Amino acid sequence: MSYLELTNIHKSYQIGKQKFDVLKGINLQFELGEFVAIVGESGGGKTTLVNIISGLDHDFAGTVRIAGQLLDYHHEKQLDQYRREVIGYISQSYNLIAHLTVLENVMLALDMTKLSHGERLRRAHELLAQVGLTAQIRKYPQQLSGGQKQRVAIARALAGDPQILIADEPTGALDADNTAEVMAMLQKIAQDGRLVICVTHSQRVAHAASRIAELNDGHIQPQSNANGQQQASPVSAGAAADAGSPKQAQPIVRQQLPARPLPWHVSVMMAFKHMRHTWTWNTLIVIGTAIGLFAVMLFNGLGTGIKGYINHEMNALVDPQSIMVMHQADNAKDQEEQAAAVYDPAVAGGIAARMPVFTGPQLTALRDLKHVTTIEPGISATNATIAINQQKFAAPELTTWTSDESTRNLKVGHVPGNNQIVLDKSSIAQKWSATKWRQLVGQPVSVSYQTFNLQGKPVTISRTLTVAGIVDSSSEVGINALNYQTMQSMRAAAKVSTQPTFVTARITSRMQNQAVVNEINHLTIDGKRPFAATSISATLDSFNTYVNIATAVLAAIAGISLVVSALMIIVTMFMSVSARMKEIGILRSLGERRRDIRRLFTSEALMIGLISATIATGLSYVAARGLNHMLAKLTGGYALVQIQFSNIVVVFILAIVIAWLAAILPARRAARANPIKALLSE
Ligand SMILES: Nc1ncnc2c1ncn2[C@@H]1O[C@H](COP(=O)(O)OP(=O)(O)OP(=O)(O)O)[C@@H](O)[C@H]1O
Repeated sequence: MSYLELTNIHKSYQIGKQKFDVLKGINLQFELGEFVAIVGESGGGKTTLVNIISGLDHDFAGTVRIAGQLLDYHHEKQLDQYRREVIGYISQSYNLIAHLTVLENVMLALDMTKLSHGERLRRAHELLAQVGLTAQIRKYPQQLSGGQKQRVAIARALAGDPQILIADEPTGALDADNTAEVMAMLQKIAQDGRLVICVTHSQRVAHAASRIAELNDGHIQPQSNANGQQQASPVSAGAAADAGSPKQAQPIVRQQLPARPLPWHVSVMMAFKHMRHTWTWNTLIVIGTAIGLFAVMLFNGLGTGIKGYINHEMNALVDPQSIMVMHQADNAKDQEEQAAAVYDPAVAGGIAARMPVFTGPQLTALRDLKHVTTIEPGISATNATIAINQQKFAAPELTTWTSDESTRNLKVGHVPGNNQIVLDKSSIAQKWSATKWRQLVGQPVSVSYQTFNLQGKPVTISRTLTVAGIVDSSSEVGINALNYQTMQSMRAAAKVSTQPTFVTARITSRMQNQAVVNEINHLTIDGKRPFAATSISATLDSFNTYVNIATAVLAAIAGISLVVSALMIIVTMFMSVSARMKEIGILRSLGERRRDIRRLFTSEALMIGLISATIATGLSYVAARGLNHMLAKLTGGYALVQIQFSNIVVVFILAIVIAWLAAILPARRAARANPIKALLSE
């Protein structure tokens, strides 16, 4: 049993409908320690044969046995392992990876061994020292001479301590001196107990071999030793194969390095090195992707900020911890009028007196509700007249001041005490005097309005009150307010009902707002639902919904640019795969699996995604700061763009998903590339 046995190898190429037979039944046997030169006419099938031996080509008929074991060429994992552990491969075109240094090229093969990092590094240095390249280890391949490149290739081929070294025209591109050096190295490698198979056209190289196999017209010619003498038949053609035994080189038991598949982090590092090598190209893609991600992040941040701002403003105007409760109208006509009043309080003057009032038991029912801490009664009237000196002003709404009313709106003065009033800034005070309106505080004003008394007769209620303050309310009709006691006492004097027309219920927490509103609206007393409460949180909810929709629409528009980014990554990846075909072939010949190749390209795309997301985050922060600074005057210092941690997480996930999706097809193409064709590409 020979170490390597080829039996009845047939190989043909199909071109169109025509079949070309290249290898027509090759039987060859090799031993460890041999240096076999394969010579023959150009196009005779030498490269085809060594591609089969090196496990790059699996599309042939016949068998290959290694140490007596049949090699299953259709078992991809086994073939990868065979290339990784048994084969070292060098070629005329050196097959070095351009973006890796001399040392990194050698380390690449060592990364598929189980040696520790230190041991791998030491071995790489040793191998490079053996081929005389200690001074060149930091150089890139394009900085080396042809002879130096071939020596790097030899060092790399030996890195995994392979049993078989295949050299396809190793000296084809070298001058006589370099040829002699390389041959000496190959001889030494064979003497060390490896099988060296060398394809050559050079007689000089062939004579350096211990045995020559001549391949012509798809057949091995009767063999000769290196000195041209006929040999028994260690290398034979067709059926004659078994006629004799090969020159029995002493099988040398050699210690093999324990091998392993390429760890994922090595692929990732390699992807990183490639990115660094082609940074100009990648920078453009990164910028394009980052802009798309930045837009998504900024719009989301803006949405969050606007929602926050609306909530903040609304909460400043209306306390979400208090709920305004109105009384439902008792009959259809009143209901109609009350409905109209909601839309235009200015026309509701006539119905004020008929507004249903809260009875004692109803107030108790409200006070007893869960989560309600206190209730505060209020009375409102419409179409009042406020006379300042001789000047009369219309006050569409005259109401009682409730304790939850924000004092923030008080531009001057304080909340009204007994027989005091706060006046609306724009509809009364500034109309009185655009410049001196603040001076109204402390002045007497005459307040009057018409309503119906308990007998249903129209009466006029009036009193002179002192201005306690000026309020700038958000209400379009303006608010003029007095305290509850004053309102009651004015009405009592005119024999008008002093019962509340609205109630403000204070609740334990703003979180309960919606629940308590629902409860009040569904409260049934004497078979009726007397109350109508409106929830600030419901209003906020609908505002927030609008903002959410607007944000989603803007983010979706920004998302379209992400589709463009994804397409850019796909195109770049495809171009990268095409440009790196040779590299793919080299990596496969070194024993990398398809999945290692796929991972290499996927990692590169993911890196583009991650770098883009990082840049987008930085850009968004800068833009947010700038915008917030610019808008600070408008918003009173409130940050309108709020980029939250969740926005960043979403953008990173988005970037990873886009990059990963964009990498699927190109990475697949790379992984499926035919290693032989890949090696031939430039
Ligand atoms: N992929 C292919 N498709 C079709 N024909 C091919 C292919 N690869 C090689 N051949 C043909 O197979 C024959 C053997 O090619 P091969 O490269 O093995 O020859 P060779 O002996 O190494 O030649 P040379 O010494 O010129 O390098 C040639 O006729 C070549 O044209």
